Amino acid sequence: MNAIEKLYAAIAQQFPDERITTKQAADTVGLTRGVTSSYLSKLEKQGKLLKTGSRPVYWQIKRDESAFDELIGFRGSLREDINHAIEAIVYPGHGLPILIIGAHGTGKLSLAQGIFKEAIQRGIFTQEAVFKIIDCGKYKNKFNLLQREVQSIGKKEQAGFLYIKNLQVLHSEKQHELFMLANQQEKTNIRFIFSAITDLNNTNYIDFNCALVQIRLSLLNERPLDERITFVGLFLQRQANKIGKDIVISPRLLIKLAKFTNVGSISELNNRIQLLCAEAYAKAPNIKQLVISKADENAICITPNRELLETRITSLVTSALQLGPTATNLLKELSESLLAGETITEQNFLVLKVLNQVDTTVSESLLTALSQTIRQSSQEAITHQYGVTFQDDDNFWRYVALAFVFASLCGDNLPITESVPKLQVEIKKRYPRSHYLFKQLLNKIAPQNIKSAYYYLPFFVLMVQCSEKIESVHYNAILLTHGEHTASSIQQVVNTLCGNYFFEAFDMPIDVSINRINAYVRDYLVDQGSSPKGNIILFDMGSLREMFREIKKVSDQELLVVNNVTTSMALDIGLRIQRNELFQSIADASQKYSSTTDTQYYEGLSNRKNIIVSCMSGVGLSEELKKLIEETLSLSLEVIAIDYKHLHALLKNNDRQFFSNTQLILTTTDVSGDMGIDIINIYNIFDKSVSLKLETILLQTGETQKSSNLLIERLLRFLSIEGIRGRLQILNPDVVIQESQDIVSHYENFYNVKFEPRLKLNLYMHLSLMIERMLVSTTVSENSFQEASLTPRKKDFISLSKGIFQPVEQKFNIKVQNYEIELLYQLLKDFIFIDK
Ligand SMILES: Nc1ncnc2c1ncn2[C@@H]1O[C@H](COP(=O)(O)OP(=O)(O)OP(=O)(O)O)[C@@H](O)[C@H]1O
Repeated sequence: MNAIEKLYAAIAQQFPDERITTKQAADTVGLTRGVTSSYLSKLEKQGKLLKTGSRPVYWQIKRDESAFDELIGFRGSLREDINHAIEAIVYPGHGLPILIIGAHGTGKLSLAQGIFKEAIQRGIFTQEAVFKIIDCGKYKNKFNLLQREVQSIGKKEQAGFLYIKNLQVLHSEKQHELFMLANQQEKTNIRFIFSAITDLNNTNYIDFNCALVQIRLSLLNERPLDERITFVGLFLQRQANKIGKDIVISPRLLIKLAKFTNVGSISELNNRIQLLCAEAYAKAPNIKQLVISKADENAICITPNRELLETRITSLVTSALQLGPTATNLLKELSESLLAGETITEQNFLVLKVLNQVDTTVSESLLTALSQTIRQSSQEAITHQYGVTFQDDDNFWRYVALAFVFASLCGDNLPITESVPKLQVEIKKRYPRSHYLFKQLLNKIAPQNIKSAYYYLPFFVLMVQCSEKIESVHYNAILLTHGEHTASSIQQVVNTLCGNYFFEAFDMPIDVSINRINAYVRDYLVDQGSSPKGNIILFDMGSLREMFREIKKVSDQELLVVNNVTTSMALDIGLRIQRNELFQSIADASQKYSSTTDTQYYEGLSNRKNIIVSCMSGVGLSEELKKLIEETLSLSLEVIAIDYKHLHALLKNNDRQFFSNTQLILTTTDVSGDMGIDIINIYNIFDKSVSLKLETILLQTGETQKSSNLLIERLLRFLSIEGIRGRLQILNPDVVIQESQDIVSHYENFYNVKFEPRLKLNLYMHLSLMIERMLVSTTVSENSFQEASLTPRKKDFISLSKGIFQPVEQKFNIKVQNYEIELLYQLLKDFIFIDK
């Protein structure tokens, strides 16, 4: 992509519908104004941008034109109707017949012609296609003739549209017959558009065996004022063209014409304007200009044969409504109020004041329909997922709708100024969570305008009563689970039960990567702004540590991650957030949910000073040691019992940072570690030097001399034969210890070595506990040694061990698992192969 294409892409993405100045374009891509200006001109020459105005010049993305763009209201009151029409045009087969209902002169024919042109534009018909009109009014008592006429058009090898108007004059059964003829549409190349002035009796088309798209046009006086002003402008232009003179009119008269409340027909408005012009013309036929109102310094001059460009109409509307100053002033006042830290009630008041000024310009029926749509959309986009409810008051929703109408009036007619985007930033800063919810609504009802700041004016009206509650939540809580609806349904239950927005949820595809998850979380956190108290993430499965580490990279706030999430767990956290509990207390509570749930809220193994205990002879032994240490030392030290294999993995896969609070590792074998953590084999405390070392470490961690002495004393006892005795629960200690001694002496004999007393003690302990463990173990280890990877020494050791264990296996009816032999090998290898 070269620089010019990049500029185009940036404008297309950020300002798809808006007009912007050269400076705004330059700021978007970070180029100088001069360079940007030359790029913009090139884009205009390529036909990609539309240039309007002078000082300042405005630029806008050129859209593919649609045949409907010529209709006034194509983006406003006719938008829905046009969408229906397009559905009928593009429907596979031969499209669908259409019925347009609307009072006299409300644009039925104009819309039908628009449909015809659009069908050509879309390549459905060629330029040779026909548009035939049949007026039922001319065939009142000659239905057969009418029928024949319609049939003959269908039979001719013609393609195009047949517009059958004034259907209401026919008897209902005749109407029905005509509808049936529309079935020809499927077989011929003729498409049908019916029109009627009044509603037809429903039964006429209820059993019509082909779908009929119905479009209902509203009266002129029910359409938005800006559209009505545009109609006046259009008709004045037509008159100026006709008589070849400038027409001069004051804005006040122009608005007055547009505001005629009793004119429902567009044709009638046209007639009135024509009469006004005729009157003025008759008064002064020789004057160059046709002045149709008293001289006014702001008078608008309409020049003949100058196409009524959209921008001229726009300026007509804005000047007539005083939209520019009103909106600018409102934005300024809102900014000031936000900066001054005033409440949302004040800001709402400022918006309502302006809405009351424009209220009369909006048609009530449109407003009612719009307010229902917005109410429904708010329910779907906010209440349903986020549990936030709104007032059940028609007047409230009417104002919300009015605010949206004002927003679209400003968005359509005012160029965006530099101060405008600031409003959104300020709202986000002040009301981050409410802003987030409001954006969900905008995404639903006006996604194309999500960047237009005018569309944030309704924010204050909608959120006035609930923002305080929404902003009282100080944590970002996120649910991340696999599956299509899992996270969102937990979210819905919890937010709804708590009646507030606590959780955002992300339903993730099964094969989602950690990078994608990160992107969800990162985007969300950025969108939320920084939360003062921390982030809480509940997810279903995956590595806790990986999740913690990755998310920590995205935000340096306090972070709690919890896995194996359930609804009740999320609810408990929701309630704690609601009570504004401290982060630490939520984290503590989350550790007690269930044995299958893990949590992490600090980096590394623990956020407290700790001692790790890990025994090769099983986690049971580690747990006992843990208990012993806990009972002896002060509470400030955390004792963590870890499975021996797990410790190995931790030491291998983590850095010093992970063990930053670890003061000491106690094991029952010699473990090497180059991480700078003291690792003591507890059997070595029989050595004076090692027990002194232990004592020093304990004193350094803040333990008293007394408790450290006591610990060493208790450990020694724990590790003695008596200690082993006390620890066997099922088997007779005398028998088992004897067996263990026999096994050890077998190894000594075979390898011709003499083990030191403490290694022997360690082995007695290990073997005795192992025999008992094998006896109670219900699982049978499946893993077998991978022969190929075994060294000859290990192979020999394994086969020797199997022989040594045979008598014990028979005696106790157990099977010593390969894993246990492996452990024993690790324990002994440094003592039996000493010669090499
Ligand atoms: N959306 C529109 N934009 C611009 N001009 C329009 C629009 N709708 C109607 N007009 C103009 O209003 C006048 C009346 O429109 P049209 O003839 O289409 O109405 P109609 O409902 O078919 O009328 P009738 O019921 O009398 O047959 C025409 O001059 C037409 O050009």
